[in-house]
Amino acid sequence: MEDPWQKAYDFAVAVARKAGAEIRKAGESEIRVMTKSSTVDLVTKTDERVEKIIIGSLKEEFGEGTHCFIGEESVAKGEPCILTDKPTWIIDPVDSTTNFVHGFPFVAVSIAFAVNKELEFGVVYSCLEDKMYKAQRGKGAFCDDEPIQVSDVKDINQSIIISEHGTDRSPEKVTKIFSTIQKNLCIPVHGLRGSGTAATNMCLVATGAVEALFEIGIHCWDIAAGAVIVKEAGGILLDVDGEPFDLMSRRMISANNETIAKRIIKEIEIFPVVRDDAPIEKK
Ligand SMILES: O=P(O)(O)O[C@H]1[C@H](O)[C@@H](O)[C@H](O)[C@@H](O)[C@@H]1O
Ligand SMILES: [Mg+2]
Repeated sequence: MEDPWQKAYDFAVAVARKAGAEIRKAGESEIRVMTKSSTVDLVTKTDERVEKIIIGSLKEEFGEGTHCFIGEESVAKGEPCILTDKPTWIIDPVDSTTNFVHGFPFVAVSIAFAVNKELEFGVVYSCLEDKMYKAQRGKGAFCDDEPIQVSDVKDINQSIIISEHGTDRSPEKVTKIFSTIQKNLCIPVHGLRGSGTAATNMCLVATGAVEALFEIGIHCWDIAAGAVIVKEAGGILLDVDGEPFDLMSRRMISANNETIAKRIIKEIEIFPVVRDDAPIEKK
């Protein structure tokens, strides 16, 4: 049977490529940096422009009424961040903006699509490396059309893991983040890494370059596309307390298998974050 979302998927891949070309071009000129939730939560005109290009193209192709959109920069401007049963696009136009601003060579366009709250496909275009990661539910995961697979390491002592630091620099949270990192490092694991972009980090789990990634404080647009790619590459997603993964909770561990995930979870010091779908007055 033909996949009802095949056309949407193919379109998403093309739009991600076009958005990535815009980001590469914008990186050649001077970048004016603005801030959002904190002085280290950066945004640029390119984030806003690229999101407009992506959402504009999708609306033109699929109609405004039937499809919904959750985009990082639209939400920052007050648009709702609620996942309903309607076909919904979840978009991070520039992940990570910090890398983009500094010329650190990992920047991704992340586009996911959910129907009935289930993720149907995800596309992550690592535009400076020119690598296209993509996956449709039930059809495997690919990088530049080559199938990808998570690593088969089961021994945590043989693993590399990723944890990022996020953009909330309140001392209590930073203390917990570093305590978690210290405890994981001392398990010991072979190493800790991080590309600075959650979307690309998830693809690194999917290719088997690292065994796991965890973060508290990420947003649904950082991880929705990567979630499909990790799952389709044979990996798993969980909440940082071992409960089922919840896209809107801002807490996520993705790993090559449950043994690795559960071992890391033992060391994670959880701190509170406000859900992506919380009412605006709680944010
Ligand atoms: O740069 P953005 O798109 O805001 O995403 C980053 C996020 O804000 C940080 O919390 C994470 O640590 C990064 O990995 C994200 O990708
Ligand atoms: Mg992001």
